[in-house]
Amino acid sequence: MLIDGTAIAAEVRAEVASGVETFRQRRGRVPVLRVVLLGDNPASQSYVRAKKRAAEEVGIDAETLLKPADMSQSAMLALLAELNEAPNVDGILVQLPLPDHIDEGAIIRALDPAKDVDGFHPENVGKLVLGDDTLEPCTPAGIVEMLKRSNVETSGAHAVVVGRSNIVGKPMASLLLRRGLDCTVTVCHSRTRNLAEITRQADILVAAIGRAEFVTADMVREGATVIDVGINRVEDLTRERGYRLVGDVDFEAVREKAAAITPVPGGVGPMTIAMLLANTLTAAQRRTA
Ligand SMILES: Nc1nc(=O)c2c([nH]1)NC[C@@H]1CN(c3ccc(C(=O)N[C@@H](CCC(=O)O)C(=O)O)cc3)C=[N+]21
Repeated sequence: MLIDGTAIAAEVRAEVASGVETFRQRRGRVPVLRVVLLGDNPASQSYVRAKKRAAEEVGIDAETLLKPADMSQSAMLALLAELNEAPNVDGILVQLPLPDHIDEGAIIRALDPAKDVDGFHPENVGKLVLGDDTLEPCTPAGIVEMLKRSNVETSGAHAVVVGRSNIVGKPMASLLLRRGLDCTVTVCHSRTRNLAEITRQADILVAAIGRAEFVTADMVREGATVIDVGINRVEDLTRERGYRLVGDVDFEAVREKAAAITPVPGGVGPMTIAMLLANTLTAAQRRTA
């Protein structure tokens, strides 16, 4: 079975659109998202454009604040303070990665946790680990939606997460462990010994390594559910844009063994964007409650 992220994301976006409409009727305004992007990295610019377009389609007021790559950290903190104070701004997203002269942790800590639609602020991370209601990081939250809406059995399942980043691996592990999902969770990373031996035990395998086609068929158990978080650009001069996207999973070989698998593109990526919209609506509802 192919887990169609594009289709599930469209369902989520339709639900958000109806929530936005109800919000507008009750509050007399629409939810507001501000995206801060430093510099002109082409991949970042294309992600940010996709986010803005998706937000507008569900009725969210979205603006991108494009700033020069050499903006100082103090100027950035001042901008965030302004957005934190603005009564009608519900969600703030600072596009990562940031240039080297900026301390990412300091920027994330400066966000109002109530407006942190990425769910990266330490207060929101703490709540996530405790199992409290919070704004959940978009990529892992999107994966949970895909599993639920595809009726993948999670209770007691062995979930193996490969990758320990703060934006995917760690929050993914916390979510899968939570009451309601109830997975047995193993987190692997670049120093893990006998990686293939562990991934072969996975009922649910989440690949968030950041290396093209890293997960091969011999690493996957027959009948596993495979979630591919990777977005890797591989040179392909037969394509108009000069590259194609591949995941962290060798899709063609692994699909023969997996019971269910997410493609790239059209898998986790569109869900990440859909959950950003859902988080923006949630932030707006909670802030105005
Ligand atoms: N503060 C912050 N929050 C983020 O959520 C965040 C970020 N920074 N920095 C960069 C990463 C990357 N990311 C993606 C979202 C959607 C697709 C997506 O929809 N991809 C399409 C393909 C798009 C294409 O064709 O290039 C797909 O997989 O089908 C990809 C990547 C969000 N990120």
